Amino acid sequence: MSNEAVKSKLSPTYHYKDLEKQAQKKLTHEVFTYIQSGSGNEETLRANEEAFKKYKLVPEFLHDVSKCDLSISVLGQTFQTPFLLAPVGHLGAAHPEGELAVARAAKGYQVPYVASTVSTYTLEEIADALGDTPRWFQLYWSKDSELTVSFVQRAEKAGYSAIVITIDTPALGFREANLTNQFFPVREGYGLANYFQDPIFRSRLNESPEENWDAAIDELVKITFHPKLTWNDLAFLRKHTNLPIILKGVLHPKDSIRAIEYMVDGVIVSNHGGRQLDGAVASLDALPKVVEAVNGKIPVLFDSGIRRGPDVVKVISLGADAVLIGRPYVYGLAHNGQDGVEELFNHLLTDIDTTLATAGKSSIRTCQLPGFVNIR
Ligand SMILES: Cc1cc2nc3c(=O)[nH]c(=O)nc-3n(C[C@H](O)[C@H](O)[C@H](O)COP(=O)(O)O)c2cc1C
Ligand SMILES: CCCCCCC(=O)C(=O)O
Repeated sequence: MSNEAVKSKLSPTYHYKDLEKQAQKKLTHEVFTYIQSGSGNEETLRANEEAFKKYKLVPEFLHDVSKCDLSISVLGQTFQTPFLLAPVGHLGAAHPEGELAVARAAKGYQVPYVASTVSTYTLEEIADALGDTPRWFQLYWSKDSELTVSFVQRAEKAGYSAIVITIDTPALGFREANLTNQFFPVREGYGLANYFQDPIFRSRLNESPEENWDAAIDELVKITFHPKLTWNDLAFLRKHTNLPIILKGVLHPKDSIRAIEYMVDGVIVSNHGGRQLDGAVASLDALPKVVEAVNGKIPVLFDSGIRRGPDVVKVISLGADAVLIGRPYVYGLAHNGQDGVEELFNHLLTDIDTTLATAGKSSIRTCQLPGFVNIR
C-alpha cells in the first residue's frame, strides 16, 4: 500500500498511549493489567521504552525517496513488512475473536504472524484464518516431550514455516500485579485450545477436559514450562522437525554464540516485554553486542518496547534483520477487533514509511549503512 493510500485511512486514536487508553476502556481491570504490566518493579518494562531515546538517527538527503521499500528477508523468505506479530497468548481475553481477528488483519496486510502455544484458538484455526500469510509457531517446550513433538508436528502440517522456542520462561516471571488481582488467564479459560484439542494431552488425563475441567487445567499448568531444559535438548527437537528453529529471549551475547554452536537458525533478542526477569537489560541495549557476536551467521530479530516507526528503523539500523511488536497490536485488538489491528498496521506502516523518507532512505534494507544511527 502506498504512503498516500495508507495516510488517507488514518484516524487520530493511534498515539500509543491513546490506544492503550482506548484498550483500557474496553477491558476489565484484571485483563488490562495482565497485558500492560511487567514483572516485579517493572524496571525492565520501563527501560525497554527509555532505551530508544539514547539512539539518534542521522539522515542524509537528496536521494530519491518517492517510494520506500519496507520489505525484508529472513531465512530466505521475503516479508512485506519489517515487523512480525510477536507471539501473545490468551488473546481471547482481549477480544472474543482473539487470534482469529488478528490473523484476518495480518492476512490483509501480509504481516507475518507468530502464533503462541497458549493461544485461545488452535494453531490450525489460526492457520486457516491466515490463509497464505507467512507464519511461525512459538513453542513453550512442555515437560511432556511427546506433547512438545505433537505441537511441532501439528504446526508443520498447518503450514508454519519456523519454530520459535521461547527460552526466557523456565518459570513465569514474578508478576505482582496479576498476583494481587488473582488473575491467571488459563484458569479463566484463555489459552487452552492447543492443549485441550491435542490427542497426546488428552491421553494424559483420567477424565476429558469436558468431564473434569479443573483437573485438565491443573495438568496444563503443571506441564507448560520445562525448567530442566538445556542446550543439549535442542538435538531432540531437531530429530522431529526439519523446520528452522529460532530462539526467543536471547539477551547475552554468549547465548547467541551458543545458539550458533547448537545449529539454531536464528535468535530473537527479547526480554519478553519486561514480563520475565525484572532488572534485565533493556532489549535495545542488549542488541548491539548480540549483533556483533553473531556476525551475520544467523538472522537476529528483536522485540520489546517498539511503539513507533522510528523505533523500528533504529532497531534495523543497529543490525537486526526484523522486529516483532507485542502490546501495540493487542491494544488495537482490544480497542476494535480486526479493524483496530488494521488501524494499528496503517499507522505503523505510515510512520515507518515517513521515517524512511524523512531520513533520506528509499529502503529499510539500507538502514544498516555506517553512520545512520548514533548513541547520544
Ligand atoms: C499479554 C502478553 C502475552 C504474551 N504471551 C507470550 C507467549 O505466549 N509467548 C511468548 O513467547 N511471548 C509472549 N509474550 C511476549 C511477546 O512475545 C513479546 O516478547 C513482548 O510483548 C514484546 O514487547 P512489547 O509488548 O513491548 O512489544 C506476551 C506478551 C504479552 C504482552
Ligand atoms: C500457564 C500459561 C502461562 C502463559 C504465559 C504467557 C506469556 O508468555 C505471558 O507473557 O503472559
